[in-house]
Amino acid sequence: MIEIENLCKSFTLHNQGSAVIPVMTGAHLRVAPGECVALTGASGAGKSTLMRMIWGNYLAASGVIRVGDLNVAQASAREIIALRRDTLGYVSQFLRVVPRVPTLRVVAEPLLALGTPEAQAEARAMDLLERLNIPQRLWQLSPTTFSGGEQQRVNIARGFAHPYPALLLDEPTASLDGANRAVVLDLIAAAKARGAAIVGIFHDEAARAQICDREVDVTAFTPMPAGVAP
Ligand SMILES: Nc1ncnc2c1ncn2[C@@H]1O[C@H](COP(=O)(O)OP(=O)(O)OP(=O)(O)O)[C@@H](O)[C@H]1O
Repeated sequence: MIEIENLCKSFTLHNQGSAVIPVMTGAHLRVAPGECVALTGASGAGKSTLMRMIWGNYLAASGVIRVGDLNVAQASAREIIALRRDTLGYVSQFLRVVPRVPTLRVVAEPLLALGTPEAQAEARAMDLLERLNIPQRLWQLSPTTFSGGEQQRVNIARGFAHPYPALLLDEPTASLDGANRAVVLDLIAAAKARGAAIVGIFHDEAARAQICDREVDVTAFTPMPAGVAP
């Protein structure tokens, strides 16, 4: 479902004399339907960069990033928007929403964008908010004023509203209490069971061990400085 072949990435620092910093070379990754793969490696190794390239935010220098039928590395903006609507979900660490949109709507939006009838989309949103212990009195308020943990749970509810065939998870259990952490792990297990291909960053080692089928250390894709043997 997600296939990465010979992917390379460098950053050009335009404000620093256009210095070119190579950050990834020859990256390979295959994630089958129903599989959850954890990206590991020390801070700065390139985990977030790889996730952002799969999501289509960072351009690849070369290589292939196939998500379903689309090569994200060569895709147009229109194709990436369609991919994000239909196929690829992303639970980022922080919630970014338009102010004044009620929480229930924020969670239902991915389903509404796909043409799901409003009552059905709201029912799914309510179910997720309830499972993630967001009190009902907050559902008609914008989540912009919610606590960090509440915002993270709204973000997770939104990310799991539509059964995307592929999912990117950035620290989905960070800063959650034990009960909510267990709910999130159940949601991930259910997504795997219905065949979602998942790539995630999990600093929570116990969560990683429980939910991930394998780990891929992105350090293997970090370019070696000149003169350093691999
Ligand atoms: N927008 C950017 N511009 C320039 N360099 C960047 C940019 N984003 C990332 N980098 C560089 O790419 C390398 C990989 O960073 P990345 O954030 O992917 O690492 P990470 O493994 O996710 O680290 P952490 O665990 O600390 O989040 C780092 O050297 C970083 O400085």
